[in-house]
Amino acid sequence: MGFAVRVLLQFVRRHSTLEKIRNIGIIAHIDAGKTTTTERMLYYAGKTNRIGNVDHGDTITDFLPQERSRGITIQSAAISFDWRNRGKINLIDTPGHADFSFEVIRALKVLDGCVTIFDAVAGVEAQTEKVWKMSQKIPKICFINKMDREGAGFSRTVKEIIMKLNTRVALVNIPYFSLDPQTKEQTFEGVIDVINKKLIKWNMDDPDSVNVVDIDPIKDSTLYNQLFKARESLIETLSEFDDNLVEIFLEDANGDYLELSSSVINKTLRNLTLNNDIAPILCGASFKNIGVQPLLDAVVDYLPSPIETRLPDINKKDYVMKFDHSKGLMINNNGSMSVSLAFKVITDPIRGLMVFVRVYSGTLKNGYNVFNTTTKRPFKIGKLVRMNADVPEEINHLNTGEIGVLTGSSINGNVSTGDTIISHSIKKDGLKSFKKNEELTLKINPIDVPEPVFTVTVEPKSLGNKDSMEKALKRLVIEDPSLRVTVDEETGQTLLSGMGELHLEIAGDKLVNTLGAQVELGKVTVSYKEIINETTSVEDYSDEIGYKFSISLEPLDSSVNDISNKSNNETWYPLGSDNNYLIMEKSHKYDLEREWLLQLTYDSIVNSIISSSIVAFQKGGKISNFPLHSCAVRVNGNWEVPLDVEKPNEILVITRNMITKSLNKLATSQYSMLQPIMSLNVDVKPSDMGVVVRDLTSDHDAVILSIDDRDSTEKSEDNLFFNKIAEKQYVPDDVTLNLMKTSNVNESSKHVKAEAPLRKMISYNKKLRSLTQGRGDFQMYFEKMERVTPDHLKEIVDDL
Ligand SMILES: Nc1nc2c(ncn2[C@@H]2O[C@H](COP(=O)(O)OP(=O)(O)OP(=O)(O)O)[C@@H](O)[C@H]2O)c(=O)[nH]1
Repeated sequence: MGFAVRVLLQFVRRHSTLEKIRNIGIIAHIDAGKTTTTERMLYYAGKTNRIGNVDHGDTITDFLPQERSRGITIQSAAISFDWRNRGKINLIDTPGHADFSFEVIRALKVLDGCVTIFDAVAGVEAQTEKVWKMSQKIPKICFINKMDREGAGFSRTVKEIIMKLNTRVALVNIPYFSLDPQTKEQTFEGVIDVINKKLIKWNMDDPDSVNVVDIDPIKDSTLYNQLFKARESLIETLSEFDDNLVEIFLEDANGDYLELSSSVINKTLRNLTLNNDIAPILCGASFKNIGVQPLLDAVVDYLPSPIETRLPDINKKDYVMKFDHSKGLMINNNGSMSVSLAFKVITDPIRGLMVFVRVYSGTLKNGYNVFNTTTKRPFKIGKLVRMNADVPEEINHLNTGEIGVLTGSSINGNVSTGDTIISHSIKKDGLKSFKKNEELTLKINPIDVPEPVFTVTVEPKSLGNKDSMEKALKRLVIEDPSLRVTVDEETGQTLLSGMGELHLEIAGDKLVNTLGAQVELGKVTVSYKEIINETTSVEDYSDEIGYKFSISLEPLDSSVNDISNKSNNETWYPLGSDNNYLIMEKSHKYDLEREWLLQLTYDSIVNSIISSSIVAFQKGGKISNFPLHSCAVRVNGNWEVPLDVEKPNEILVITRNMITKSLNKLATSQYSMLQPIMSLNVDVKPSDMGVVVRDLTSDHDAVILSIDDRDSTEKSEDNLFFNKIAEKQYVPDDVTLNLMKTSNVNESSKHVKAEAPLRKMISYNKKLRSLTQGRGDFQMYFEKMERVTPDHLKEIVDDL
């Protein structure tokens, strides 16, 4: 074979492989059926030959002992599989419980598309609304699952999707029920494929049997009618966005909704999904093995490949990024630079540390020297693997757009979640060709870590266990950065903070049972914070060595969302995640002209002030030593550092003392305590509503914001557009739902939205269960930090 032919073949192979890759996530509210659906996907893709069941604790993706015993997903699991030679799918099954939201956040960072799962009985639930918002820029497919359950409402859920999630939709398939003429019972058995005009039926006793049949316009007139109306509605919706489709419809299909070819519909629907204009909807019952194969087809048909996805968010604003059909993403026109993001770290009992990475550009190769631009340290890749279902497959390289895992001892201590890894795609030691201040400082902007709101004390069982406790805690935080470990300077106690009670309970379980730490955990308490009420006077410092600083502290009223467009005369740097900032006023002395005279770079001086500010703020305020929140350290531009200083140690000490001194000068009355306020979403049966609402307002200091029927969606001005869209959207009758209503079995639930202080919500789960005989459900999210009123302050301080 000639050289030119070989090059051409390589190009074609690479191009088609890239186009086939789908990096997708499964997202939804707890219990919607994410893990069950993933398990079926693996089975139908031929990756497993038995179907695991979450209720038996033997699924592939829920492999942690805590996941298997509790039947819930705690950490997201990434697996790869091929779908009928059409797509190479890298899938991340994410947890649905709000306490593990960080797992969803970090998965979304590296995903190109999502499958959102809905429980057909529960409809659009609170956590689904949250993750939908979090994944706003990511193309999504909807799968209405659990269609086999009593009270399943496909059409009701479609309307809720439009109105609550404010999205346009396209029905790719609609449910098919078979009617028992004797009992009049409707059984969900399959779907009507609206695009290919077929009826697809599954046999519940045999997961491998699928029957695809034509729909006879005479014999199956009801189904045929539904197919016609669904196709008409689909084509009308697509036509609103695509004039070209209208032309083809009128000219090639003679204006006949059933004649327009499925390939034309699919092409338009793909473009509109990639553009986030429309979310395709499919339905099924994963537990009964119904509807999963069409869902996998839809993943390939409508979700983006790595060359059709959004560009990563990087720190080099001047670097041009573009997609090349054969090379994938090109950053700064550099075809030999490989850029990857570490998005997850786990410790496997057999394989040790495993770091999940997404390769954004170039190729990551086994045995190559790489550079971690976050830690600024090089290391060597020991072993690369791809997770094939739960079996790791050793590979030599990971191409652009792929997701894989780094393992082996060389990664220990060298990579954490959120780190960017740079390497040369072709030369093993090619790092030398990258410039120290250019490519080797390139970072994919970090993953946002949410603020922890609950805290628990962790004590070693005996003094001899202290070292192993610290090691285990370190491991825990490496795997889950939404946990935070701090030491109370006053008491010397080690504190573990997390997103919720369940989060801390699982972390404690892991510490003791997986990491073997001999520790005891205390009572769960709220993570309070303190804020200063007024700006301090300016603290000046100067000495004979040549250091000079002027520093003041100021409270920040609300959360600072965007620091990029602050005044030109100052630069804002975040100090950890408590809405604290360092403000460096513009220095006339330390401009570029002068900077070369300094031994220390401007960046390292700023980094030292950041470190000292974080330490000083962690020591806490005067009310009860709680860490400071929403405070800024302002450094006057008139500072000086001796030109010959090479290490920043003195800057650290001087600035930390200055901040501490400023804080100490304030009286206790000049501090306020902040407490977390949570937003609550409570679902209850109408008969339980009175008692639940009374209890919330009297015992939990809750403010009720709204009470809605499941069936009625809020009709605010903003929603008028989507309400009209929902009205216009064709949906078939919800046959089982209508039956349920006449027999009055289904008591449609009420949805209560409220806000309450977190300190009043500890153990609310148990309380709600006892008030509602286990029928109530609730989710709680951090909303804001709020000043504690003086009358409550005493109550809280006395309770500490
Ligand atoms: N009837 C019925 N039950 C289902 C279906 N799919 C899932 N389930 C059940 O719903 C429960 C939750 O399923 P999971 O797959 O664990 O749900 P999940 O969304 O992964 O849950 P988390 O990961 O914990 O958020 C289990 O008891 C499943 O057996 C379905 O199609 N029909």
